[in-house]
Amino acid sequence: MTVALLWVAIPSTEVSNSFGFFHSVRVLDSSKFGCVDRNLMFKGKAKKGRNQKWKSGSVSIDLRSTCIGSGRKLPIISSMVASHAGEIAISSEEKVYNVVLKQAALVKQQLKSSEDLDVKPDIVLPGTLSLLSEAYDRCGEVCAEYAKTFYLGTLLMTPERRRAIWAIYVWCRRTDELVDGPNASHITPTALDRWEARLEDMFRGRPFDMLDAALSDTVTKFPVDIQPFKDMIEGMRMDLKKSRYKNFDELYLYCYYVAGTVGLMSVPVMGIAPESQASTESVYNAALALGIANQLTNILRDVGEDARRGRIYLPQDELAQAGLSDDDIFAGKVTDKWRNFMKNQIKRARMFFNEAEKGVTELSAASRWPVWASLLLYRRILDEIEANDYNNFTKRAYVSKTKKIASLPIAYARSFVGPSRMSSPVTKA
Ligand SMILES: CC(C)=CCC/C(C)=C/CC/C(C)=C/CC/C(C)=C/[C@@H]1[C@@H](COP(=O)(O)OP(=O)(O)O)[C@]1(C)CC/C=C(\C)CC/C=C(\C)CCC=C(C)C
Ligand SMILES: [Mn+2]
Repeated sequence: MTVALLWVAIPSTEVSNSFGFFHSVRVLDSSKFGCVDRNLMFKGKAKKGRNQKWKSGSVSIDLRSTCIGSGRKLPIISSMVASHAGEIAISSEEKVYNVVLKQAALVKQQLKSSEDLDVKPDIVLPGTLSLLSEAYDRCGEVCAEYAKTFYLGTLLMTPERRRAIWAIYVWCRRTDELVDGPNASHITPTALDRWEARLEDMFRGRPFDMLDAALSDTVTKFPVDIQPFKDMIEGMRMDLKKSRYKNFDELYLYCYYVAGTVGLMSVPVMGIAPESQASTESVYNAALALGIANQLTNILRDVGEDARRGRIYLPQDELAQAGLSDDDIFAGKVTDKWRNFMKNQIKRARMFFNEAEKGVTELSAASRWPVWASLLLYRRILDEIEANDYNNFTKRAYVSKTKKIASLPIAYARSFVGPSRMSSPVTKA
């Protein structure tokens, strides 16, 4: 597909932001996630279920999460919920894993079809090559300016992959800024619908501005699917209307939308090592886990900052079980109750990082270092929260430059560990 590199800046109406890199946009016109087999332990009876609607009745479900997405047992992190109609809604984990399966199937199919076809070189319109490289350079500048850690990671990548991640980063950042930036109060669901329509244009090779053009080009070069991008916009819709999370099931879905999607967007660019025996699903599941882990870490880092904006992402039922309430968070006092609560939250975030680790080794050799670096650096934020004695109310945990640099050789060493040779229960079909 040839990307027509035409873009215009027109008087701004809806969407602008602190970065100043939103061109004045009168954004064009208007848009929208089942799981692995799971042993549901009924009283005295085990039953395999897949997206099943459970009849009402005196059944108590003791969910043994055996999500086999990555071929290993995941901790029990979500629950089945019985709707008032007696039917059991499927858990967020189940919904999200269905997306993972679709993404994996899609990328397998696209990689297969690209093997079959001799890919014709793009017909490049005269003068557009320099415009396109200018567009990517601008994405790189934005990434360098607003996300030094991710930018550092991308410098360890091959040039084509680096540019693709920059383009994806910029779109993600612009999307996040719609609801998290200084102009967030002006954003409306309609504006998000228009942002989604603009995304669809990008995927059709009709970018709106130069930064869109970089992503348009990227999706012609890598088998990146539009769904994770649409799902991230759904996460922003959620942020617009939701400021509390009842339980981890709700929070898990939000983390998928805003961060798990980044993992799914990135895998086609990072590439899976040709010698990998792991299933594509398991690699995607690890990428999802890294996104979830990063977002949980981000939430734990930003408790005070988010509370001051009236947002509490921590699950309400878990706060209550720990003897805590919203008022304790607004009071910002580090008590033993808070320390115990935070220890459990950090433990869960680390479980997701551990899950992600199992997939990094399956990535292409050129991508393993940057992803290890990003994983180790973000996970270190959890160490810093502990070092701050769990005071994430007034202290923003961060990783010092020294520690960031110290992580790079560790990430480099780990990147030498490639795909496991042994056959695993979820090896490639
Ligand atoms: C080298 C590398 C890992 C690059 C990924 C870069 C990239 C595309 C990042 C996008 C980040 C972004 C701006 C997303 C928008 C929504 C958002 C803000 C998500 C939160 C990110 C943190 O942003 P920040 O620290 O700036 O937070 P504040 O806005 O300041 O609060 C998130 C926490 C999500 C980040 C999620 C990832 C980076 C997931 C990366 C996963 C992979 C690359 C998959 C790797 C593959 C396997 C198999 C593990
Ligand atoms: Mn944040």
